[in-house]
Amino acid sequence: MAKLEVQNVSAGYHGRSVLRDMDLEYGAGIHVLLGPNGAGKTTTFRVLAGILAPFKGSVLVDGADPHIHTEIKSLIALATHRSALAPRLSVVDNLRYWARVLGLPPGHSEERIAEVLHLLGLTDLADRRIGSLSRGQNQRAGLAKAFLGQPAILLLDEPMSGLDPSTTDQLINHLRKLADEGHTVVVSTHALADAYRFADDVTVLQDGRIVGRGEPAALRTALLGTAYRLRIRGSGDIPAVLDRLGHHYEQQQQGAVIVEVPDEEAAERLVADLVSEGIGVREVVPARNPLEDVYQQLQTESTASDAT
Ligand SMILES: Nc1ncnc2c1ncn2[C@@H]1O[C@H](COP(=O)(O)OP(=O)(O)OP(=O)(O)O)[C@@H](O)[C@H]1O
Repeated sequence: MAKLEVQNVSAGYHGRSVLRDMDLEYGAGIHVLLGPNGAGKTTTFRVLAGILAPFKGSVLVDGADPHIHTEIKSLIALATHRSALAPRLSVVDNLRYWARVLGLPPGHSEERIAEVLHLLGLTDLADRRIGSLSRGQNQRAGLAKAFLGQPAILLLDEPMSGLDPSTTDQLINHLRKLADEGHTVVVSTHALADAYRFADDVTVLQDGRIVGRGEPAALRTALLGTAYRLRIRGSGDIPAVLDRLGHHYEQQQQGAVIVEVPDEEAAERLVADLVSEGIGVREVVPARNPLEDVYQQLQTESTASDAT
């Protein structure tokens, strides 16, 4: 098993940050990175794969930085919609080329190539040039390349887009098998249904920040949660009082804190408690759950893609 760690990473393009203060830790399993268009999923993968160097923070694979120890990159395979396969070569010749690059033993590589072709339903298309394939077929060829060297860490950027239902089922079964064998599989998607269907855990990304992480069931509760989120500002040491009262809170800029309470009655009780502890409460306003915003965006995107 390979462990992938992201510590306090900010990264982006031309000096502009797309990802901000990202912390992640992935081990064996299927991890879903969920986020609407432009949230930063592909950028995250480029950083994880060692293609894009972060502005700050570090990415560690089994404790080593792939930007420094470049040999570690061989533990990682990245598949995106741009498959990086040669358009004039056939599917099988592309895979032969990559088998050599990856150093697969010559005696074993033809057998392995046949396996991945079969897995992705590409056996009958093996001699077709990449440039002549449909988008979905191209996507499958890119996945075949990613699976070829049996990497410890697989980063799959929207792998289901363009796949038909039976290939999708086959792919999910294969990912589950790999995860059970100890591989670290990270799958990005903007489809909530994917997250519920096969994720061991889900990380929700919006505007380059992680806004939620958990098991799919816990995420569903958080997305549809009924808790009241209050933003409170006032004079006095509010965090110290909240600690004393046993409330969890998030500290925000300008001295504001966010507290979650189960219902309106609890909200009123909290304000009364703060006042009786000597806090001069100046502002109590409902705070949106950031996950609710993401949820609405994802719903809108999936409705739009269903209509096309
Ligand atoms: N090469 C690049 N140069 C400059 N900006 C970029 C580049 N690639 C991505 N971006 C910007 O970074 C932000 C995040 O993009 P990214 O592709 O990582 O998002 P995403 O979550 O993968 O989106 P999608 O679901 O649409 O593929 C976007 O605002 C995008 O415009």
